Amino acid sequence: MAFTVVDHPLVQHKIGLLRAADMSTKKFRELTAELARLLAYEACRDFPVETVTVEGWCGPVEVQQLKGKKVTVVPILRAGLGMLDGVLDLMPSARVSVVGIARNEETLMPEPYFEKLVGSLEERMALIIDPMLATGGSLNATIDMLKRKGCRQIQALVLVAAPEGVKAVTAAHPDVAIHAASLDSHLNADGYIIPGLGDAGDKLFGTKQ
Ligand SMILES: O=P(O)(O)OC[C@H]1O[C@H](OP(=O)(O)OP(=O)(O)O)[C@H](O)[C@@H]1O
Ligand SMILES: O=c1cc[nH]c(=O)[nH]1
Ligand SMILES: [Mg+2]
Repeated sequence: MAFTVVDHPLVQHKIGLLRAADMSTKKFRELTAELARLLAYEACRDFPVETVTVEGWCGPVEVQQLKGKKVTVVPILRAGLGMLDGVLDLMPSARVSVVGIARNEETLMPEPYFEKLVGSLEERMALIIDPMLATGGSLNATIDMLKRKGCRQIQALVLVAAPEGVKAVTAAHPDVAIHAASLDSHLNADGYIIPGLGDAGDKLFGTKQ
């Protein structure tokens, strides 16, 4: 599996817009949802399909149908919630497993505080959503959590990734595919992605000081 930047003009245009510092909470939420929808579209590319025959206007016609892929979408609280509606637009029947992880601001270590996963994870593909992949601690902790419960097919959608985080996650979990809108330059001394978006959770929830 691999780390992929979704190099689609719409994705690249929208992630560029999202970087503007003077953006309203409303606009930041809208763009995040739109980007999540586009990344989810990309993540479904390899979903299995089968050919079935339906009765068309001029007789039977062979069509392709999705072959019953079971998905659970996994938003990492808080910021992952900003991507949830966009993903569910494409997968309205998907179950949602919510994971709460706060990054300790001093140590940058992930501190899990909530876990409500759906059942039968061994039968489902998990689609983890979080706008920011910085050190990779939060994503790795979420993947560990899902694997402990038997989940074997996992993908992640992020808006912005830092090289440090990509390295940490692909080293720990080479089987997990990550789709990103951008691979940025580096982390600063406080663990923020440069150029990044700033604090995505604060921007989505309007808690920026
Ligand atoms: O790759 P990492 O170094 O773990 O950093 C990324 C994590 O940090 C942010 O969440 P934060 O802990 O700030 O929580 P929030 O969503 O409540 O703002 C972000 O949404 C990721 O979950
Ligand atoms: O740049 C970053 C890093 C972690 N969390 C964010 O919201 N932004
Ligand atoms: Mg935050």
